[in-house]
Amino acid sequence: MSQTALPLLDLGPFLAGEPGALERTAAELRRINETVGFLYITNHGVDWKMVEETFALAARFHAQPMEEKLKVKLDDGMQGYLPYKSSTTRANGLVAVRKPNENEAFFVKPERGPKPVNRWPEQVPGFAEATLRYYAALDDLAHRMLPLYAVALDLPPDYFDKPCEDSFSTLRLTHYPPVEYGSDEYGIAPHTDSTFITLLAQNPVPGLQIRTQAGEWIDAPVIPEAFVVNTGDILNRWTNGRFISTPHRAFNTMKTPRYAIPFFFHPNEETLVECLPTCTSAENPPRFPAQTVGEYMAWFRGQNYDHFRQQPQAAAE
Ligand SMILES: O=C(O)CCC(=O)C(=O)O
Ligand SMILES: [Fe+2]
Repeated sequence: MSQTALPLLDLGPFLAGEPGALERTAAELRRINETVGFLYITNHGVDWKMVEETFALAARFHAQPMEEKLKVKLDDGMQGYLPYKSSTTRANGLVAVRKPNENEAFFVKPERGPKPVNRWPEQVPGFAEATLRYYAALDDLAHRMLPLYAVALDLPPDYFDKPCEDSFSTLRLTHYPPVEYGSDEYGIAPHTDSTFITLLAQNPVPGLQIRTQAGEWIDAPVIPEAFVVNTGDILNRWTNGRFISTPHRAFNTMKTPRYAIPFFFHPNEETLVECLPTCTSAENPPRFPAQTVGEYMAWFRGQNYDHFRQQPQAAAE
């Protein structure tokens, strides 16, 4: 598979409501998800200035003194600062990963209720407003794409709307410093995402690699102003494995810092992920037990994030 084999999907006609575009784009999306599980979307309607602003804020946040970052350390939840090397990609089903990821991150969740959810840095002006604005834009885009996924799976266009209502997705601002990687060390180790889909704005600093169905690791080319969209494990399970959740990993092999700002889109935590009616038959029984999104996420976090683990890391390995 060559580097250019990663498919591009133009969302323009569909988002503009052109007749026939939903069916045409969905058919293409189905083909891609059944064979690759990763694609680039263009003409997605997200203002790229907002993307650049979010990359800049990721850099500003991580450039702060450690003392400032630790003031907003995530403790019992998934919002705030995840210090360097405090996640290990155990829940990957791919390779035995024993070393922590060479990155640090900041997690943003939506603010919907009267009680604040996020932990905001005080020394980065405009951080909360801008990251929540970016969150809202990507949440909107993900919701607008749901009819494509439904039609791709021969379901009514609004099939995923209710299950994804009030979804509690995550924006992650990751910093991969330039380091020398030893054996079995990664910026982020091989994994599949836990999501329905992930929207990953293209970073001018390369470093993302994707494992093809043939088992070969390829560089994801940087396509300006495009998002990489990948199917995550929740959609993979929902479709009985029909939509591929593609393994990927990242490194920073440049001399400059690298940032990534993935938006992890999840259905509502209460949603029961149970094999879709169009993805099973007498010869193809459901392969995964029915589980709510919340149950699945709890398992995933317990595997990967040290602060969720009951046992000391060494004892668990
Ligand atoms: O850094 C990247 O390009 C990808 C990050 C990623 O795969 C993740 O955070 O799940
Ligand atoms: Fe990922």
